[in-house]
Amino acid sequence: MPNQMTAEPLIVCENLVKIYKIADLEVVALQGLDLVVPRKEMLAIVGASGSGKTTLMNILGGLDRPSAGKVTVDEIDLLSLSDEALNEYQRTKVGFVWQQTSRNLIPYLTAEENIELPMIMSGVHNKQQRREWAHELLNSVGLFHRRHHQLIQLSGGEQQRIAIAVALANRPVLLLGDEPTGEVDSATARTIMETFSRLREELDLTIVIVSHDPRIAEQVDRVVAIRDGKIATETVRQVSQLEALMAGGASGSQEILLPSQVTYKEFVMLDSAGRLQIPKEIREELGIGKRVEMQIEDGRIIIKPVEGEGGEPLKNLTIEEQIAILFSGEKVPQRKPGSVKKLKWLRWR
Ligand SMILES: Nc1ncnc2c1ncn2[C@@H]1O[C@H](COP(=O)(O)OP(=O)(O)OP(=O)(O)O)[C@@H](O)[C@H]1O
Repeated sequence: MPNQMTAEPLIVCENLVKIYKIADLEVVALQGLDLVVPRKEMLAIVGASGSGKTTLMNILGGLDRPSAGKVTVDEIDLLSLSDEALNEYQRTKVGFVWQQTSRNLIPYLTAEENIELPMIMSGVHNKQQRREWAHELLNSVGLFHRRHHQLIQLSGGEQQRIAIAVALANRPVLLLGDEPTGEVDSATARTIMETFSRLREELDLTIVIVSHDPRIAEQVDRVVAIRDGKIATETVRQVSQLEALMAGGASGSQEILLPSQVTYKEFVMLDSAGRLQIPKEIREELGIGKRVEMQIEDGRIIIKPVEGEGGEPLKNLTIEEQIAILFSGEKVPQRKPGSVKKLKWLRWR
């Protein structure tokens, strides 16, 4: 698991803005998004419908261009690329796995032919070279024995594993998955995520996955939640180094970790200007309007509603319960049952 603060970044987004214009209407899909993804990280992006996840993925994949800001992938500045160079970037640097298998695979070709197709389109003319790499990828996704099968002869999970191999045909550095486990059951979803994880190690890949599935946090290094076109919170998976080494030998293999060796830490994100988003449900619960009072007390930042400015806070909360401690390294004070849950990223929907 790469260290987010010190590892070399593959993706850097700074103050990324995307505005869609339809006639006189403007939709701001990304509103100054900041994100750094270290090489070899497996990252999940979550967020409510319309929060900007697909927009971000399309920009990272070179399928769309931002309106403003900065985005570099593998030190390539995507904003400065010509259309032709952006096409080349799409073909060689990025692999996509979509939720609908029909978007990933051509039904009348075999698994092996599907994997060879992107290589043909990228000008790999040597058939033996293509076939060898296709077979290597089929082995990596555990489906070599299915190489002569067509789409309809494969299960949904198998189709997605072939789709992963197709996405890797041109040896990209970045693999993007838009709900790749969205149409399969939870056991199959786990197999697909294990395939991603193994390939990340084998091929030094960086993997970014959009998901609606809360269980994904167990299988990635970090989950970032997008709210209104910005990163609002992130949850980092932390593995006890000592225990991991004891369990997994020198490699500290993640596959044999016990749940007690893994913890999750949630952070609220500040943007590059130091701005902090207070989620709508917390603003409503505490009766926060346009302004707040901010105090520093015992190493904590306390944010208080200004009386009379945000409407009535929810009834039956004591004054202590109306204080939201949003980042302090300290425990959130006792709240009424159900209220604490609202601070958790699991309520992103
Ligand atoms: N091509 C487009 N033209 C106009 N508006 C768009 C376009 N694509 C997205 N939007 C708008 O931009 C915002 C973000 O959309 P986006 O598809 O990125 O959200 P999302 O988080 O991926 O949602 P979902 O989970 O439903 O796929 C939404 O308000 C959406 O309506």
